[in-house]
Amino acid sequence: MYAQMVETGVKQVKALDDMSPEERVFQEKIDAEIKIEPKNWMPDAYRKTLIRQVSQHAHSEIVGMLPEGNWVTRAPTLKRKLQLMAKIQDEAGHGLYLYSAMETLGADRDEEVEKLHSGRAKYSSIFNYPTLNWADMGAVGWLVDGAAIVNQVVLQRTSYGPYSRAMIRICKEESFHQRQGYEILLTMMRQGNDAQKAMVQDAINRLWWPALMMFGPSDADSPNSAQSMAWKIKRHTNDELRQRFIDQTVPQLEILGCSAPDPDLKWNAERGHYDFGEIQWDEFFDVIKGNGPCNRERLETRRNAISDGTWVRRAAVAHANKKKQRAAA
Ligand SMILES: CC(C)(COP(=O)(O)OP(=O)(O)OC[C@H]1O[C@@H](n2cnc3c(N)ncnc32)[C@H](O)[C@@H]1OP(=O)(O)O)[C@@H](O)C(=O)NCCC(=O)NCCSC(=O)Cc1ccccc1
Repeated sequence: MYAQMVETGVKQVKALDDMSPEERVFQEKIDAEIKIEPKNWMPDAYRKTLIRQVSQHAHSEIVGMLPEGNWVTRAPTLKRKLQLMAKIQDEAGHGLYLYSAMETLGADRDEEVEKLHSGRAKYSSIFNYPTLNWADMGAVGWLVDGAAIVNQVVLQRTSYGPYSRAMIRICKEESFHQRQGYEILLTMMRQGNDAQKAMVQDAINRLWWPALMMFGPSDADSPNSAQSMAWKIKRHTNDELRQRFIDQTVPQLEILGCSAPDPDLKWNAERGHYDFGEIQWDEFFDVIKGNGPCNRERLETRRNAISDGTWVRRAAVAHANKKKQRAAA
């Protein structure tokens, strides 16, 4: 039983013997794989951890629309444009779905969005990198959605019911995103000219390491992992999922005929996994502190979207009120 193991990660996890009777019943439910539902008793810290994770996840989906939104007007064909718009709309849906899951924990959506806009809330580091060429749309789908899926497939079994159910639907859509991204890159590599092939390699060179950073700091530096694993909010550690992603992505990289910007990437038959080079953690922590290449631009775009849309929301409310008055007359 995980809770009895008392992980010695960065934060200490409470042993079963030190828990209040309520906490003990709660932990036993978790250990028996019974989902926690909104009206069930839960420790404050469990609620807080989930609000933190689910809100960050929702913000990531919403901010994650921006690097791709940059390419809607420049997609090379009508088919590509429709696919890209469908993908971006899916991400908006995921964000709204996740904000709803977060509200079931008692969090206020406006307050959490305000934390994002004022730079107090985190969202995935990956979306602070620019998307510079059309191949980036393929690489985002393949690598970024690919990494998101590896993380989210296991979250389908997370202990909080509304979050786990949201993940089931979201994962189905992310699989489509991943495949359409890979297909963009395959088309460019198999039918493209030398310049287009070079664009694919350039996109991979820029997005490879940031995609690996999506899984979060290494386990030794992940303050939340031990407790989140004990509560089964997280089902695998950051490093386990990063390794899983690399192992499944390298064969796809080889099919593309491209390489990763990592001279240390090689199959280790003894471990049964790929070895890989050192991640630049300074860069990761700098990006999550707000100093990535696009952090300021992303937040400004979100703030402007809210202020520019004020008149639409007011008009919608006025229209709804008018309809209500007519119906009552
Ligand atoms: C694994 C982790 C991300 C982090 O583990 P935890 O146990 O929570 O934390 P840990 O102790 O390991 O870290 C210490 C601190 O570092 C923060 N931090 C860590 N990593 C990152 C990071 N990469 N970026 C920024 N911050 C990060 C972390 O919050 C914590 O900060 P705090 O203590 O709050 O100040 C977890 O929250 C999770 O699974 N979330 C759900 C999945 C999710 O959110 N997916 C989003 C992508 S969805 C997507 O891409 C779909 C899409 C595709 C294409 C286009 C558009 C959309």
